[in-house]
Amino acid sequence: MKRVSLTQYLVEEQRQHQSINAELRLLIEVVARACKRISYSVSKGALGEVLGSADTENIQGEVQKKLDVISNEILLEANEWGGHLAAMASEEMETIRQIPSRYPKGEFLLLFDPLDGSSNIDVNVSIGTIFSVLKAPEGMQDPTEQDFLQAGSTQVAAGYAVYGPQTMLVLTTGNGVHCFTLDREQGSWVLTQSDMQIPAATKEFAINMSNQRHWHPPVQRYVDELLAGSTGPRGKDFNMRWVASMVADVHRILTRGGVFMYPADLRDTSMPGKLRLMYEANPMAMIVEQAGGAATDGQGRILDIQPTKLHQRVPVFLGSKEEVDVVTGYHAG
Ligand SMILES: O=P(O)(O)OC[C@H]1O[C@](O)(COP(=O)(O)O)[C@@H](O)[C@@H]1O
Ligand SMILES: [Mg+2]
Ligand SMILES: [Mg+2]
Repeated sequence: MKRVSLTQYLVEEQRQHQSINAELRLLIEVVARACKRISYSVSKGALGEVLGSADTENIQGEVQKKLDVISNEILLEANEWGGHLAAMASEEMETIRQIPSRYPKGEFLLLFDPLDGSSNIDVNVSIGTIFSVLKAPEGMQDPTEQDFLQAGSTQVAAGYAVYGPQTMLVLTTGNGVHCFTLDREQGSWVLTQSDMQIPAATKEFAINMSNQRHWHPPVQRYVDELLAGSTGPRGKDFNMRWVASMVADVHRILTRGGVFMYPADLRDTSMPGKLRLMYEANPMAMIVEQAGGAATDGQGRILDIQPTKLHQRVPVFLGSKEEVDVVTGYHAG
């Protein structure tokens, strides 16, 4: 089998398909290298003293794990001197990070969830990193938070790394979704699946059922019908999976289909859902759409949402198109 590395793939994208320029290609390589370093830290576990709490709180009011902090630092440090970025934003930081004046600036904005699935770190279950790339406004010297508030449809690239039994990098630059597996002996990312496609129909759903009593009526109705299986209105049995790491749940859906939901609920209306638009929902929505699936907030396309805050939360329904259409349709009444 001819092995295609991430570098070769990106060079081809630049030369043949012109879906990226040289600067974006190099930026993606830097992010991929940082993910490799995070993967090595993750795999050391207790041996690297990376497990457990960092005893600090992030801007979301969540207690940070050591690996949340380590992964954030790795991504910041790897990207600040590369010359491809105008600024960065992270789920773990209150506001944006400017590129220090001693380094050259580039034309892109990078946003990331450095470590997704934090509750799974200490129990050795798959976790990941999610990233999104936007264009900085032309001629921008020091971008502001406002410059990051662009709809997801303007993303020029999005991806995630999943640190599971294998470490994989899933990437889109707007020309399909491609999966690379980390070859630890060679230290390189190798293309292992091109053009991932999510089947339109599925019999598998993912939701945190423990929140059921708090859901709004459209989600209650939809999940009740799935649970009723072949004896209910859907006329078929559904299986359920919930890893509690969005990267792992989305990766399963990209591999074999399914619908993933993290709805808003009745508890705190100022916090619609748990997932963050800029670091989780937008990059995953771009990937899912590029793979032929759908992603909505129950009302409309996630990628069409005009963000109002950097750390904005959003309800998420994504995956196999037929199911996302059904649950979104129930919200319309
Ligand atoms: O605790 P719950 O309700 O199962 O939530 C799980 C969800 O929360 C998240 O872990 C949030 O991400 P972080 O770990 O980056 O905060 C998602 O990956 C996952 O889908
Ligand atoms: Mg996350
Ligand atoms: Mg996180």
